[in-house]
Amino acid sequence: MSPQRRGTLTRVPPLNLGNHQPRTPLNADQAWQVTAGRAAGTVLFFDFDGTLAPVDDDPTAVRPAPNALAAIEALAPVVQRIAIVSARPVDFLRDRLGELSGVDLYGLYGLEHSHSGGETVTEPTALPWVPTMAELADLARAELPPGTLVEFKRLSVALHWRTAPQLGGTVQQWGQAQADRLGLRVQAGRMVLELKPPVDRDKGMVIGEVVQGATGAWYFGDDVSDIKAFAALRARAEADPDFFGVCVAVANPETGQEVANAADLTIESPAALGDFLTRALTRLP
Ligand SMILES: O=P(O)(O)OC[C@H]1O[C@H](O[C@H]2O[C@H](CO)[C@@H](O)[C@H](O)[C@H]2O)[C@H](O)[C@@H](O)[C@@H]1O
Repeated sequence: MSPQRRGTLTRVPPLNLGNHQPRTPLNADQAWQVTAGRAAGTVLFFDFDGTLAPVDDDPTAVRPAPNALAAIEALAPVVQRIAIVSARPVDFLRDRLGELSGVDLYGLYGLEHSHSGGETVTEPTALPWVPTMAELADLARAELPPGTLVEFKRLSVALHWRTAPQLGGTVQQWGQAQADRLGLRVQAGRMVLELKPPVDRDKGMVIGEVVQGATGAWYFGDDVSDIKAFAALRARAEADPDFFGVCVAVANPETGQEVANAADLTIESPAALGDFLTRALTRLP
């Protein structure tokens, strides 16, 4: 079915209702209405870059859209949990989001987490990879052409070419060769290739664990790594007809059709997401 325009939302019906097919496809208002009936059992998941925070050439310069941050703060006491699930380290997320009570942070694709302002816990099997990652970051800085931006994140290295798009092929080739040499995993992103330890942890696994005790969840993401999170919500709904899951893509031409196609709804920007959440607040108890 072709998407229908609805304000800043594109509706891609039907929403995921477990085994219950809706008579007519739900729109966003109706989805929030269903959520209102189970707000205390609902988890809201947010990716960070490109979803809560607009993209910037400089990965260190980004800040969440103020209206999205304010809405999250207001939503936290209303729903069961809010969780940020990001490729960024937990410390970075904490710095950008502040100490929000009732908000859990999952960093580095779940290799790190912090519950509601608590200490940061790192996946123990990943820790032996810290020296390898540090050496890899040094090597990348020495070998990759000027214009590549190397971001060292303790347990992963992100190789960026946003400010030098012509280097994309070279950087990806170099990154894949290093991953093969060192036995690392690669994760593609928006003008970035990330190298990670060979530890089984991704956004889908995080979501699969957190939603076990929930009766509903929304996931907001913009990148190919978020597709695994969408899939985890759908798997939960398939296993439990009463679970209500909604996948929302913060989509634009750069994020590509793959992410938008995997979602139930699309929103055009982090600021539009802030407006969407602010409106949702008026519909929740
Ligand atoms: O899981 P996320 O929170 O979405 O993190 C994904 C990557 O986000 C960052 O890179 C992206 O945003 C940068 C700042 O806007 C932009 O310059 C870059 O082109 C994007 O790919 C972050 O720097 C990466 O480490 C994350 O993997």
